[in-house]
Amino acid sequence: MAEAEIAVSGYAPAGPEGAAVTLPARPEPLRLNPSETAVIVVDMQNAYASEGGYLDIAGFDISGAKSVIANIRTTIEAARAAGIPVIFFQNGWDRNYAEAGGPGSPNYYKSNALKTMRKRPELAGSLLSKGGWDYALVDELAPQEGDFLIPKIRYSGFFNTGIDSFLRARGIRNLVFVGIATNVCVESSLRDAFHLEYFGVVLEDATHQAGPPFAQQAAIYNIETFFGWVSTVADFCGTISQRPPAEASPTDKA
Ligand SMILES: NC(=O)N/C=C\C(=O)O
Repeated sequence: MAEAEIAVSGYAPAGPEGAAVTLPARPEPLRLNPSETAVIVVDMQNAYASEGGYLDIAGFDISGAKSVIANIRTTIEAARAAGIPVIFFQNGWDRNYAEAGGPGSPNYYKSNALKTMRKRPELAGSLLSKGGWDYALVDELAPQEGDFLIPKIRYSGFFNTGIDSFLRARGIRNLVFVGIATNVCVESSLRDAFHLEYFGVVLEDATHQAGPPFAQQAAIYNIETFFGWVSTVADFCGTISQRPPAEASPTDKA
């Protein structure tokens, strides 16, 4: 599909037409207005990206996480410089795990963090509990002044959080997703965003799967084919940094 068809069959960017940029992406370039765009950093916590964190302890290979951290840093620095909001999702539960759900919740059976703690009682209370090291965002990606933090208690950041109202109030229509894990919380959030009419793009080199490499490939395939677009850190940063400076509007204060 040609790039122009996206703007026509998708939505017409609000604001001055000159402010829109074209992001190289698959399956086709995506035209978007940076003032209607946010970067969503999904669950870059020790649990998912650090040795000794939940995924590592549960036996998932997180050896690729270091480069993902570096690529996310590059992404959010470029976003901040371009005035694009950076929103961090943070996954986990209260210290008593009430938010995790008990035996009446499928989460009780499917969460590998909860399962790992049941199997290894010496870990009880340590995985993904609010206030603990495992729950904390990795040091390299500490939120800065002007960033936003949205705690969540299930895989999707759109489920039982205020994110939808938050984005709508700011006129944000395009979401650039980075983080871990591509096939779980990134994909879950992007899918829910799709159903709420957001345009979701994942930067594939700023994501990492939980599971074998085919899990990454399948998630990227699903996103590219059914739910959104796939781009890279270099293309995103290059595109938003080339944006012409916004012209002062007549209503701008001196
Ligand atoms: N952040 C995630 O993608 N989480 C994946 C698994 C889990 O939280 O158990």
